[in-house]
This record gives sequence, structure tokens and C-alpha cells, in this order.
Amino acid sequence: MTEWVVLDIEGTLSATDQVLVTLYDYARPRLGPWIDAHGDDPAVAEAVAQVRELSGVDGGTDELVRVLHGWMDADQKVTPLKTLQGLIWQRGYAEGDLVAEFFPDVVPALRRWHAEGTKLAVFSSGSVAGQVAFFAHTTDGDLTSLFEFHFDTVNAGPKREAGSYLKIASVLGSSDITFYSDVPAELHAAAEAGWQTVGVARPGEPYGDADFGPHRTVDAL
Ligand SMILES: CSCCC(=O)C(=O)COP(=O)(O)O
Ligand SMILES: [Mg+2]
Repeated sequence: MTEWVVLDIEGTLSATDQVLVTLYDYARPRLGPWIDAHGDDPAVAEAVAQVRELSGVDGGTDELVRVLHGWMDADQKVTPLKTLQGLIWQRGYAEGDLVAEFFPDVVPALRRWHAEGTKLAVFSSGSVAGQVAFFAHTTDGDLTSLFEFHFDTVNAGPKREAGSYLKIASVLGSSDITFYSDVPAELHAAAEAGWQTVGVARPGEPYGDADFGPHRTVDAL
């Protein structure tokens, strides 16, 4: 038994379409109004400054939204986009517009690990604010108590770099960690940091037929 299980979200716990269709479609029309209404929020101001810096765009909200939509269309998991999406989704979950759904094997597995004493954490490109709201509003109720830590590209770093996994390991205070993800490049980075890895190859998902190389592979948790 491993001391820690760290989990990816999209493609591992929940269908990719739930993120790329349901959540992205919810965020798309709300990005501009959110930027305009919350410009005084330091998190929003910093995200807007990062969008300008990364894109080179220095126009108004409409131009920023065009950049953000372009990143969403290409599914580029750029940190300021994830920050803004996370704030919008947080509101959406709180107001009952959104409910998180999982593959059928996921909640039983989370509960089983937790009951056995395996500690659980999440590492997703989705912002920590978005992650917490997601697990607080699921078809199985509030699951936040199952998780000890949430990591994203802000507090850990990019998911395809070993340094991010070394940073998480130092926060967890352990080297006995198993990472579950649907993306081989993320598993390679975790393995480089000394983690155990499990590829989640779910039929019908974008990485369902991917080559997971040396990583143990499962089709359910
Ligand atoms: C409310 S969580 C949304 C997850 C998200 O935005 C995302 O991009 C998922 O990426 P992952 O790293 O979990 O594959
Ligand atoms: Mg994923």
C-alpha cells in the first residue's frame, strides 16, 4: 500500500468532455463580465496582467477574452486562464448551476483508499479554487474531506515537469507517492521525480489508446 495517492482530474476521475464541454462552455460567456466586474480582486488583476504579458495583447476586455477563448479552443492550460475559469466555476457550483460527475469506479475507490488509511491529494491544471468547488458539489455530495491537499500549476508548477512533483513530495513529506493520470507525459515527469505511476487508459477518452510505455496501466481505479 502506498502512503499517498495523488490524482489528476480530467480523463482520470471525470470525463474529458465534462471539462472541455460542460465547464468550458459555462466559463466562455462569463469571462468578459467577470473581468469587468472583479477588476479590483487582486487574483483577477494578476491574471489579467499575465494574459497581457503572455499574449502581447494590450487592448480591452474584448481582446483579452479573444485570447482566453483561443487558449480554451486549443485546450492550452495556461495559468491565468485556469485562475479565471476557477473563479467562475466556483460561483457556478455554489449557485447550483454546476454539479461534478465522476466515472462510476471513482467515488468507491476514493472512499476505499481513504478508509484504508491511504492519504489522498489532487494535482490538476484546474486551479485549487476550482478543484475545491468541484469536489464540494458532486453527484455524491461533498467529497472535500477525502483530500488532504490540492495542487495546481500555481502552487506546484507545470504538470509535465519533474520539479513540480519534487515540490509536491516536499509538501507531503513523503517519497511513497503514487500518481494516477491519463497523460503519459505527466507520468514520465512524476516517475523522474521518483514517484510510482499508474496510467489511466479509459476507453473512449483522448488517451484511451495512448502508449503508456513503462507505466502500469489500468482502465478504472
Ligand atoms: C474544476 S476542476 C477543472 C479541471 C481543469 O480545469 C482542467 O484543466 C483539468 O486538467 P487536468 O490537469 O486535471 O487533466
Ligand atoms: Mg488529465
